[in-house]
Amino acid sequence: MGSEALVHVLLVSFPGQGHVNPLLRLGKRLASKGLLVTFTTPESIGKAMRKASNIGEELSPVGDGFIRFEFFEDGWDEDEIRRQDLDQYLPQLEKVGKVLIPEMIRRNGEQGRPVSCLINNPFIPWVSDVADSLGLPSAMLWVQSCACFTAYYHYYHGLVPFPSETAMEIDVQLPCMPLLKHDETPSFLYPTTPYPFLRRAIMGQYKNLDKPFCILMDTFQELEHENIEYMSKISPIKTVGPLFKNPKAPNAAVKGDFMKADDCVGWLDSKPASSVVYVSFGSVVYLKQDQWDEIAFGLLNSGVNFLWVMKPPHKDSGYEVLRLPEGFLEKAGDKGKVVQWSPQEQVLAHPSVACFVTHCGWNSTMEALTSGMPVVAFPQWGDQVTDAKYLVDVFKVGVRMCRGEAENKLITRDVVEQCLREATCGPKAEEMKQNAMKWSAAAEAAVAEGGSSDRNIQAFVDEVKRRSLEVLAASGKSAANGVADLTDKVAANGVAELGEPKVNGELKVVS
Ligand SMILES: O=c1ccn([C@@H]2O[C@H](COP(=O)(O)OP(=O)(O)O)[C@@H](O)[C@H]2O)c(=O)[nH]1
Ligand SMILES: O=C(O[C@@H]1O[C@H](CO)[C@@H](O)[C@H](O)[C@H]1O)c1ccc(O)c(O)c1
Repeated sequence: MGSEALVHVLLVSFPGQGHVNPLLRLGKRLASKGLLVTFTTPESIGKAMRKASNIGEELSPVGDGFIRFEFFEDGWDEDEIRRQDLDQYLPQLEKVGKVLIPEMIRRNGEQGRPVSCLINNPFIPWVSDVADSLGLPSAMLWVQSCACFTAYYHYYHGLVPFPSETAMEIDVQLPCMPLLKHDETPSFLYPTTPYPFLRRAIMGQYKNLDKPFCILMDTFQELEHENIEYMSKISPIKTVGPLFKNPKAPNAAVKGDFMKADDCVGWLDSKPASSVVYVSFGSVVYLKQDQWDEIAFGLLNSGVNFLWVMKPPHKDSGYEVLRLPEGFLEKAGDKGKVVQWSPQEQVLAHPSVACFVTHCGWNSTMEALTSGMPVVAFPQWGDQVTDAKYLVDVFKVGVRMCRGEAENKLITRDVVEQCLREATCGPKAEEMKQNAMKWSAAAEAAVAEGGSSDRNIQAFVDEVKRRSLEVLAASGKSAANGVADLTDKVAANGVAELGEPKVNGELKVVS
């Protein structure tokens, strides 16, 4: 790469695990294609990420580029409990972010790293306003399926009827999509949703949809072909998924976990091939104690090996701390392992794992499909209910265990046991595995050099570079003197001398 200047992109993330993961993965992809990427989210999460993951002050090389982190204060005390209430926290983030993100951009410019483009994920749509007000190009990473993007688009523009107070149980027909039953449409749109603030956040992004020059999506052409083609005529969509695969930098150490993963790979190694059921409901969903008990007994009664993620609730969340039934671990013996947080990517790729009982968050959905892993769908809310429909009826890699939180139905141990059997043995299990392997191969091809997602990401990088010249020209700088050439500045001893000195006067480069 020699003396070529690096273009600098700032990624601003909503502080949720299911949002940080795909945006950080995008950051690593962009870096691997030769950009300098700065990732930012509130310091409250930055603190957790630093503690759990391999990130710090350092500038990390990824492929042909680099990634670094800068966190911003959200203006609240460290132990402020209102962070757990998004109805209050989202407006607070907007208030402080609109001041602190421009300051961060100014500071980076002064330090020789002028920012050429901003990228955000939904729930913080005000980032597009910040970019606009500074005359900077912006893009948005949509972190759900194209099907959900289509649903929200048609809801926002009032193009088709959705469940409403007067007609709750209507089916919804969207272009290029299967007919959705009322409870298969994203549940934030139900008039009765307990999360109206998330509907407002997403609608805020649709209100701002003309601002980003590109809408990147963590899906791939072959997975949602017709839908993507249809929505591409309406919005500047580029599919770049599955983002968790990065063939140019497969071993990049940078990760964004909020909790240190428990060691369970050794335990998986000790189990026969395709013998373990992996159970995880992601980072936000908490089930009630009676449902937890039924799942526990379903696992025991089915006789399968299982790895179960039981994450502790945040101390201010108001959720009860779940307990395992009395004597559960003793009865399970070496057949079962319960952890607080798992290295999910590694777990899904492990040959001992037979299927994944999942809440169907979009990241888990993409990770399962890409790993060739059949699923048992246990959706709760939001996009999860739509993802479950697709996993079971469209992608044909799953059996359904429930229809969502709105159903308010206890799923009994017998149903749990029956679903586990269906997903792990017999002709249906075989068929789902074959379908999952087919999606896995298609996903690998999409991200491989020259594949649909790889071409899209390259086109995006080229466009960012082109626009960065315009931005620099407008600010009176040339690319040559306006952008730090990191490659030249990374000295032979692995220390980059960039901008303002940090604590010890160096920005270390880790590899
Ligand atoms: O024990 C766990 C549970 C989840 N995850 C990761 O956390 C993310 C969860 O995102 P998803 O969209 O599936 O669900 P959310 O947590 O946002 O509801 C995914 O990338 C998972 O791989 C993980 O690493 N370990
Ligand atoms: O929506 C929240 O998190 C998850 O985001 C994923 C990507 O959009 C999605 O696929 C998954 O289903 C969601 O669970 C979220 C909601 C509330 C909250 O407090 C969060 O921190 C995240």
